[in-house]
Amino acid sequence: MANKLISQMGLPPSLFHIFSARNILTAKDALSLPEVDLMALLDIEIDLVRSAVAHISEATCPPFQTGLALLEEKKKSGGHLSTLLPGLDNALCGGIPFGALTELVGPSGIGKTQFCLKLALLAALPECYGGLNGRVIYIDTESKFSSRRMIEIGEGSFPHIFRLQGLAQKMAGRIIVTRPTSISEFNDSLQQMKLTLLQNEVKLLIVDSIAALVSWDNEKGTISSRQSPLRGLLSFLKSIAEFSQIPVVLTNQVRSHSSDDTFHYIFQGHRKETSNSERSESHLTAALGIQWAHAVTIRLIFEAHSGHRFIKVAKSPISPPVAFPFVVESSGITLLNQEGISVAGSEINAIRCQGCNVLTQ
Ligand SMILES: Nc1ncnc2c1ncn2[C@@H]1O[C@H](COP(=O)(O)OP(=O)(O)OP(=O)(O)O)[C@@H](O)[C@H]1O
Repeated sequence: MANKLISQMGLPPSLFHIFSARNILTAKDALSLPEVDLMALLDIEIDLVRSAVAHISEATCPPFQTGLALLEEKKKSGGHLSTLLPGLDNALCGGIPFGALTELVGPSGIGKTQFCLKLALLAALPECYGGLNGRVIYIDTESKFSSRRMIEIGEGSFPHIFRLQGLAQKMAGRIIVTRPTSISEFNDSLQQMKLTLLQNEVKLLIVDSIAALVSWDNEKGTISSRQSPLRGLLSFLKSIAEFSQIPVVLTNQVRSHSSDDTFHYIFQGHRKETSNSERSESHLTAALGIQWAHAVTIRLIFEAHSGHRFIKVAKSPISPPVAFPFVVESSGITLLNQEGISVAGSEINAIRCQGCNVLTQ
């Protein structure tokens, strides 16, 4: 930019000739001199110097956009997949954002898969019913996807629509379920995904769950950031979200860090013999660690305490942290209040599992 030629900036010819006669040829030559020096060197009025400097500065500036233009652009290219949970949609300014990674993290059995099944259904629903009328790629690493449960959620949420002949089958037919059994198989299917996304009008990608792919056996609860295959995976998933402008939703599990300093992964199935009170005291953290947490755009924590389950907006570029109590019913997840409860300080990232049976399964 600094070396941009003044001859290409559209200055009035008379003025340009004065600059070139004094060997001031580039933006850098003109802008690195004080106005008074320029006035003396060019032998012109200060007002003329100022307008020439303003002109050269403007022509040299990197292109910029106003906040308003960015907002308009976002409206055109972006968008949200409504969760049909009004409080949560409000907090997220419309729902799960297109073009970004949204992580659902929480203990086993809390309701992450139930949430994903509803999202899959919503993305597949015709637009006239508030859906995205698209296909869904559902990467089901734990074989937990259930068409029957998804249709049950559909019948409970949209009884009038699901009564229509064949609609339930049509919706289920739009969900492409893959079940990789290793991270390399998962990587292979991702490599083919960009093409599949384009060919199949995919409107949502779900990975349930990302943590289950990783073998923890020899890693004592931490993934080495250098060795982690998740690193490449993460940037690839991000690029898929951005390239296709679709929401990408990932579930992540939790591990407990108890007082004896050993880690335990909920999904591994090995249970330490601890009492209920010890369990509720243990500290839960997201299974995939801090690097992963930083990379996602939205993080929703599913947790249980005070006799309720909560969906907590723990990370969002546009929403303050807020938690919504919820229940899981035959129609899927329902919020118990739409206003939400503000959370602050260390509560924002805490993952609590008190008084629920999810850890004791
Ligand atoms: N038909 C149903 N009616 C009411 N509640 C249900 C129904 N099916 C499942 N649930 C609820 O959903 C919970 C299971 O949630 P889900 O399978 O989403 O857990 P998860 O968070 O995905 O767990 P994991 O990490 O182990 O995959 C059960 O505890 C139960 O409360």
